[in-house]
Amino acid sequence: LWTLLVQYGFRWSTVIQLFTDAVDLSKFPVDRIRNFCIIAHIDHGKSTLADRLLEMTGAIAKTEKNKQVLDKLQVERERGITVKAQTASLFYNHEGQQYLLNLIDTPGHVDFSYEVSRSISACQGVLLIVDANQGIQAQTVANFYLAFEAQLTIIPVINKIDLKNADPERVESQIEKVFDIPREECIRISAKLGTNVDKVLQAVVNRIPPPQASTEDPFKALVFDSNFDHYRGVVANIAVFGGRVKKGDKIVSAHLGKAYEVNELGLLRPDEHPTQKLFAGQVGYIIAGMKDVKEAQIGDTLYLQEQPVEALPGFKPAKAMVFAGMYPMDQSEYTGLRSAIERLTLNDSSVTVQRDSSLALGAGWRLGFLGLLHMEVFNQRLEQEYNASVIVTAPTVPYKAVLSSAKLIKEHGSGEITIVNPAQFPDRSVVSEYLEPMVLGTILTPDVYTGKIMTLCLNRRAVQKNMVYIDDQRVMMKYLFPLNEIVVDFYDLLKSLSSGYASFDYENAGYQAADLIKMDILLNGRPVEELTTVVHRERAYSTGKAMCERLKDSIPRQMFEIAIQAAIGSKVISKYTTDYGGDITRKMKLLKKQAEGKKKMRRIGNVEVPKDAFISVLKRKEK
Ligand SMILES: Nc1nc2c(ncn2[C@@H]2O[C@H](COP(=O)(O)OP(=O)(O)OP(=O)(O)O)[C@@H](O)[C@H]2O)c(=O)[nH]1
Repeated sequence: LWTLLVQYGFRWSTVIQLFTDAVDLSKFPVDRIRNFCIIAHIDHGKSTLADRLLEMTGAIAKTEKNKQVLDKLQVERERGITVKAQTASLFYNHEGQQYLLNLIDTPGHVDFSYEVSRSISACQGVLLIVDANQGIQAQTVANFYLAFEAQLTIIPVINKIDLKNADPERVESQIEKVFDIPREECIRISAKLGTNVDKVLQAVVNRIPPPQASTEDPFKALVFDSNFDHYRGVVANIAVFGGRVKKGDKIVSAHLGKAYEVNELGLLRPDEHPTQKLFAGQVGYIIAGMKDVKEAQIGDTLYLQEQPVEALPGFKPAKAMVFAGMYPMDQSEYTGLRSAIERLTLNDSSVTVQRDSSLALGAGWRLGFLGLLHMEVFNQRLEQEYNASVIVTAPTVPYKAVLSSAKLIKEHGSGEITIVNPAQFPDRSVVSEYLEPMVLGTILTPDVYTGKIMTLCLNRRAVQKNMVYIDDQRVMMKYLFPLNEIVVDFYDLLKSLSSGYASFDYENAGYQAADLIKMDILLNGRPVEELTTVVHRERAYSTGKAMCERLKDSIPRQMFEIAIQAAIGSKVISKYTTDYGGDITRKMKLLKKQAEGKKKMRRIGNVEVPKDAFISVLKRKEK
């Protein structure tokens, strides 16, 4: 019968639409609404649990195809990670009563913790998932504190109990010790097999309080996410904190004070299901002719034009922590790349974009990202979704300089400047102090690796702040790191020296004075702007040497000797010389090859450098 139904066009979405329409949402009491999100360390099973919850409440059919329904982006499915939080409203029957459960899926990676905090602000409770085998990890701790500080109800869920090495007892002890949550409150599940997932739904209804919202109040909604759609403009995800809103209403965004007419609104199940109205306590989407995600800023408040209200406390805007230059492979692709970057940033307001240009790479941009993964994901999306080929320069962190020159202070209108491009690093003679961004890192590891990890941290100029055992074999350490020291390769090294067992997360910890210097790389005496880096004085020699060595390996032999130097000001700290190409046949071959590859070459002085050399030299994480 089922096969027949499917064959004759039976569609879950039709049934759901009929159901959504049948439920009179205006009469849906707020005390039967629950808003919650799922938070966890990466790979502990959020998306799998979300899929099960959607299936059990009939929002999606049980098929293989529906795996990770909430992970919509191609890069998410490929990498198996969640980047952008997605939302779904579920109808759940509990003890004869209909409940509306709004589930907000969140990403697990450290770069995207900003998305976690915005999801949290729309919820009253969280499911804190912990892998029954791996136990508490660094992001479990970070996510717990986000929820705890927001005073949400926390339901600990121990997942993957079907695994052979699952040890839920031990994980419960960790949860008691680290989070002070009684072990009896933990729910042991297998999201994969569906074991005890019904208990999770019951706990959502029984333990999480309904939102404090009344339909009698004036309309007031929090924008907690927004997307750009080419045809319809901005689609904002909102949590309604009071009153109601309907199609045709005139609404105002508190941040910009601009008015808009509501064109469409509805629930997310997880696809959009238009409804007539949205009411206090509900979570859904709204389209109101906004043309740019900046018009629907995350954390903004929406209200009715005729009933202004006080704005909800907003979010701290996401701060870019990693900057890199992006350039087209060829200047003729500049316009295409510009529009691809524009379109992609329409959907990701956390990326900052500034125009930039460089002698060697031409016109391009300097982009700011939340972290390295964020940057990699952005780059991958540019290539996959927009077919753009780009050159990305070395990532750098935002340094600061306290200026001592009155002339410069006047020029900048401030005594302190932020530098996101090493080429613009001001000279020591006009600066009284340089500052570098710091982060507080949390590392969780089996205790056998603590020695090696402590050495790694010391080599990264980190200062230990704390170290505790969370059970008889696992240690939690806190370190204060310069961001620059962890941005590129720290995580990979930590993983490899702990055979993959250690986990790491960090939060911003302000700025600290540091002895920084600008290092130039010279080719036959001419500085190569893209290779200019800011380094700690202690590190200058080793970094300069490594960069020169890599550059030497990347430049093809040319008909003359090339001097490759690393220099601080006028002082050369490292020097290499390439051989020149030998006999005449070699010369001919080389010229031919160079003619073919001409387009991919950059001329610096009289030296031809392959474009990709810039990138390989800058990639510090190799080897
Ligand atoms: N054995 C077993 N595997 C599971 C279970 N739940 C999830 N997994 C597997 O664990 C892996 C990670 O699951 P996801 O649901 O993608 O994890 P996630 O937390 O959403 O990951 P991010 O979104 O990247 O943070 C997948 O290979 C799942 O199949 C479970 O209950 N048992």
